Order: sequence, then C-alpha cells, then structure tokens
Amino acid sequence: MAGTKEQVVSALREIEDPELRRDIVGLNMVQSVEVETGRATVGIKLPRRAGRFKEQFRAEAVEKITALGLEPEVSFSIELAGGATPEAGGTDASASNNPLPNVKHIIAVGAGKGGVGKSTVSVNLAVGLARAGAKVGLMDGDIYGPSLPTMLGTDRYQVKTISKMIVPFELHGIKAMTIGALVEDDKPLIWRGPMAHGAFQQLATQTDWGELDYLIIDLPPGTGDVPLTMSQLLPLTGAIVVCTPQKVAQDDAKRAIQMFRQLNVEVLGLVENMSYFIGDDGKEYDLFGKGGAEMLAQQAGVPFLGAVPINMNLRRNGDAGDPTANYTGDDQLAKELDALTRAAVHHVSVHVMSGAAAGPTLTIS
Ligand SMILES: Nc1ncnc2c1ncn2[C@@H]1O[C@H](COP(=O)(O)OP(=O)(O)OP(=O)(O)O)[C@@H](O)[C@H]1O
Repeated sequence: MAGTKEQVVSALREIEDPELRRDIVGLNMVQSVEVETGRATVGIKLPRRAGRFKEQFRAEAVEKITALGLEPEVSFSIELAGGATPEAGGTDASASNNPLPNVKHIIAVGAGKGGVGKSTVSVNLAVGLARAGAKVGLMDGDIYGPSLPTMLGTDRYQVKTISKMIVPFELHGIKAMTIGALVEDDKPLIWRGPMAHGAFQQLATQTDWGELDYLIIDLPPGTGDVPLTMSQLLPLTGAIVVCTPQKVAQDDAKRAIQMFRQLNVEVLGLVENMSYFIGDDGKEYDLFGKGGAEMLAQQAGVPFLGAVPINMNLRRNGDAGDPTANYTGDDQLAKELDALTRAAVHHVSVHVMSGAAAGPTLTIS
C-alpha cells in the first residue's frame, strides 16, 4: 500500500540542512504536503541562504517519497519575506539604500567597556571565519582608538586608492581597513559627532570590500555616536557583545545589549573574554570570577557564545600583528577560538532562519 501523508512528513524529517544540521521539517521549510491518488505534492520554502541546497533537497525528497510507493511532485520557493532578505537580518540588503549590497552578513562587535577584548574577538573571529572558508572583511570602526594596525600588522603597508575607493589590506586571509591607516601615527583622534559619522561612513562605504560573506565591524567601546551611525547606515545581521567576568564589565555589557536593542540590532550573542587562566600547573584559575557573562546572557535572553581564557599567546600574537599564529601555534587556543567562530556562525544562521528581527529603518538625513 502507498504511503500516507504522515509517512511522507516523517520521511522528509530525515532530510537535513547541511549548514544548520537540523531537519527541514523542524526548520519549517516544508510548507505543504498533500497525498492523493498515489501522488505526493510537497511545497518547500527555502530562505535565500539555503537556496543552494535546493537540488540536493529535491533529490532526497524524490527518493524518499518514491520509496513510499508514491509519485513525487516537489516544488520550491525562495523566501524573501516582505521583500526583505532574511540573510541580512530584518533589513533589506538588496534595497537601493544599502551601501554594501555585496556583503551577505554585517556583524558588529561591541562592548560597554573599554579594554575587555573587543578587538581581540573581532580579529580572531574574522580570521577564524576566513580559515573556515568564508570571504571576510574586518573594519576598524573604533575611530577613536584603532587597534587593528597593531593587531593585524597593517602599519607595515601603505594604503592605496583606485578610482577614489580605498583598497583594503589583504592579510591573514581577510580584507581589512582601519582609520589608523588613514591618519598620522600617534595623533589623537578627536571627532565631533558629524565628523565621527563621516569617518565611519567613509571607512564603510569607500572601502572596496568586493563580495564578502561576512564584514566584521570592531566598534569603539561604549554607547556613543558610532553605533548609531552604523545602525542608520548599514543593514546589520546583528551584534556580538564582549565582556569580562567582573560585575562592572557586566553592568556595562547590559547597557550595550540595551543599546543594540534600542537601535533595533539583533544581539547575536555574548562572549566572556579573559574568563579564566590555565596555569603552568594545568589548573584553571578563575581570576575574575568565570561564568558571570553566561548568567547575564541568560538573564538578558541572548545566546552565550563562549568563553575565551586569558592566554599569553593571544596577547603576544595581538601585539605582534599575527592573529594567524593563534590558530597554528597553540592547539588549545585554536580549539577555543574555533568553538567561538562556530557558535557565532550558528547563531547568525539561527537568526537568519528565524527571519524574525526587525532591522534598522532610520535613514541618514
Ligand atoms: N583573552 C585574552 N588573553 C590575553 N590577553 C588578552 C585577551 N583578550 C585581550 N587581551 C589583550 O588585552 C589588550 C586589550 O584587548 P583589546 O584591544 O582586544 O580590547 P578592546 O576591548 O578592543 O580595547 P579598546 O576598548 O581599547 O578598544 C590587548 O593587548 C589584548 O592583546
């Protein structure tokens, strides 16, 4: 006897999204299933991200339905909810007002407090994503105190422009640009509101980023002009907030989460940096009280992306402008950074799949 509708649904549950590692029924991709007179008609709706898996899903669905003794008819649609591309969070990355239409995901890395490791997380996330095969750009949005010239070693290179566009540095497998490369060394960077806006805008839109899977933006600490400019200018996928375990850092992180929410930017997750220290005796020391950020994440209802320990190689390689060495010279550190990268990608995907976030809608006057 030919299969029933329930059997078709349970067969479709065996088809897994290769990126999210969840089944297509659980991910709400299967929109309709009809079984009538020996024929199963299935409608599958894919978010744009998953469009490339269409033929793979079709082949699997056809095979499974045929095995149930039914004639398969499988149709697909690609989701562009309300004209917005879920790939760019709630905002419309294909709209004419998007200055970076060739960038799939823009992720800001912020912190309520200075010195907690925002730039360290930004750089290592960017390099980690690139090492996993993504096309990645890293923009130093910290226009007041750029760290990327040191952390990436860009000070060894000259900035070039072609047709008035800044050519980003290509190093450590990523493209990068920083205000530090455009101004004189050691000069204090004092920007009034409109100038800060202009500097950020120029870096974001006059750098020739080309096609990117991810553009990571390292923000200045705190809740000032730059995040506002950014949320007005760019269709962000979301933001990652970095904090250290101490109570004061968490209070500031709470403010940063609140700020992103007010700007209508999805908080993709919280990272606890300088979480603990592993001594030469192999013991773990919780210098600052590990675990606070995870609790804060729970309270604030945001994902916890992971903990990065205090690690001397991380500091040394940061000072030497060699982030690649974090992934090649210290297995434990590489494992921790890889886990962080994977968690970030996972939460980007989950957020994009949900298509839930309303993106920034303000425009610059
Ligand atoms: N987990 C860590 N282990 C060891 N050193 C670290 C770690 N995280 C950051 N550092 C070091 O601490 C210093 C400050 O880090 P970083 O510049 O990333 O912080 P930030 O939050 O971006 O600072 P700012 O507020 O100045 O922008 C750097 O020298 C960096 O190498």
